[in-house]
Amino acid sequence: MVRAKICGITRLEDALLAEQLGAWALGFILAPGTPRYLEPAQIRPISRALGPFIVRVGVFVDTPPEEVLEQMETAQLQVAQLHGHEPPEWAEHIRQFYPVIKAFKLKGPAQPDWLSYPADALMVDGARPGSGQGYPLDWIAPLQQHPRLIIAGGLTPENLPAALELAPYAVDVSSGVEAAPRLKDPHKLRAFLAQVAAVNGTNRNQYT
Ligand SMILES: O=C(O)c1ccccc1N[C@@H]1O[C@H](COP(=O)(O)O)[C@@H](O)[C@H]1O
Repeated sequence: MVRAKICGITRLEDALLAEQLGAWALGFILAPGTPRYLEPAQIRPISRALGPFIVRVGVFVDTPPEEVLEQMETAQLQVAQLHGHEPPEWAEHIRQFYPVIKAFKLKGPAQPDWLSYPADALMVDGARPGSGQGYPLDWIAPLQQHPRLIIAGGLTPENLPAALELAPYAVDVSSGVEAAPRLKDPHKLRAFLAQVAAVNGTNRNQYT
């Protein structure tokens, strides 16, 4: 089973469409100064409009743990994704309240010691998160044994099959399913999520 997370959601209509098309999780960017940033109070109504069986993820970059917890509560999110250089102690603190995904940016092959980071899932991303920049998939090999490895970074409906062949816990996409910065493209979303459903032999899409 490979799950799909659609990240960088900024609009209610995109969130609802991704849910209808079978996404397992949606990501909201809480890193100020980045293109898809939303304030916690802007995320809250989107989160509340979603059904009970889709996971709401907050993406943070070097935000101190107490602020993460406060923003998660305001935005009504369920999983914290740490996308900066957060020390393990920060993740341990946040994990007392929420599951944590720790993202690592690949500028070369993944480092085996990342396996010991205290997180509920690990994510590998490109060097510039949210930019569509990818990396050679064999750079992931040192982490392949992790039971919950999420592949992100430069994924598109076109190159997704190569990532799915690695049978990760999940795949994660942001710019690769956009029509323009901050706006998801329904056709790309459909094409991406249909491939994940096909590899699982399931169909979570409510409308097909
Ligand atoms: O998407 C962003 O703007 C972003 C900002 C800050 C930290 C992480 C961000 N996005 C993460 O990067 C992956 C990959 O993005 P892409 O598909 O290559 O555009 C995205 O899924 C988020 O988890």
